[in-house]
Amino acid sequence: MSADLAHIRQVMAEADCLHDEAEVEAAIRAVARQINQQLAERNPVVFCVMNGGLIFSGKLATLLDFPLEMSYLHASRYRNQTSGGELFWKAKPEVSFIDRDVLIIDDILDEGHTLSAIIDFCHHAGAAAVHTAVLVDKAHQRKARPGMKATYTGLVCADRYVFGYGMDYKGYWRNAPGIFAVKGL
Ligand SMILES: O=P(O)(O)OC[C@H]1O[C@H](OP(=O)(O)OP(=O)(O)O)[C@H](O)[C@@H]1O
Ligand code: HPA
Repeated sequence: MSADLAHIRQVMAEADCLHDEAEVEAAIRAVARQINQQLAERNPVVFCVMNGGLIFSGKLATLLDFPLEMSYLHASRYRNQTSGGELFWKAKPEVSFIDRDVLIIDDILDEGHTLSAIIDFCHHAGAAAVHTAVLVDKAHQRKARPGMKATYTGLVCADRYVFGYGMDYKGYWRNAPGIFAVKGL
């Protein structure tokens, strides 16, 4: 095993579980119930924000009980680091937004720069309304827009560097079955 992979395993071994699998799954079901109530008649086009949004999008999508068009976009600010930089578009959406309700699904609202830029992009691309769903909202006062919230939030987590359920630590552990905080971060 490479030294880096040993470190990655060590991070999991020492991590604090902030929200276990049962709690996260219940949060996803609660978000799905709200979306089913509020968006079923609006024919939203759904975008998964890669890579982090992958697991939440997949789990959420199967709980939505109306016909969905799904696609993805890929914007990254962290690029496998633990602090964010410039937003970098790796893949812009290809489906037309014009006069559509758009639902953006991502793993985490941290400082919110990523979601803000994506929301602005959707409005400029002609969306009729932009809805957002995040699995986790990190509790702190450093949001890009003060008081910023997603339309739908699964869980509020502590102001620590977290991984699991789509969120990575240095590119790893998106598959961790819970929301874990890195020891010391
Ligand atoms: O609220 P912010 O401070 O902008 O951070 C949140 C964003 O950061 C992560 O993406 P990242 O850039 O790490 O790319 P990834 O999804 O490929 O991990 C995460 O998936 C969100 O999209
Ligand atoms: O705490 C985090 N963990 C993983 N990815 C992230 N992207 C922004 N914040 C985080």
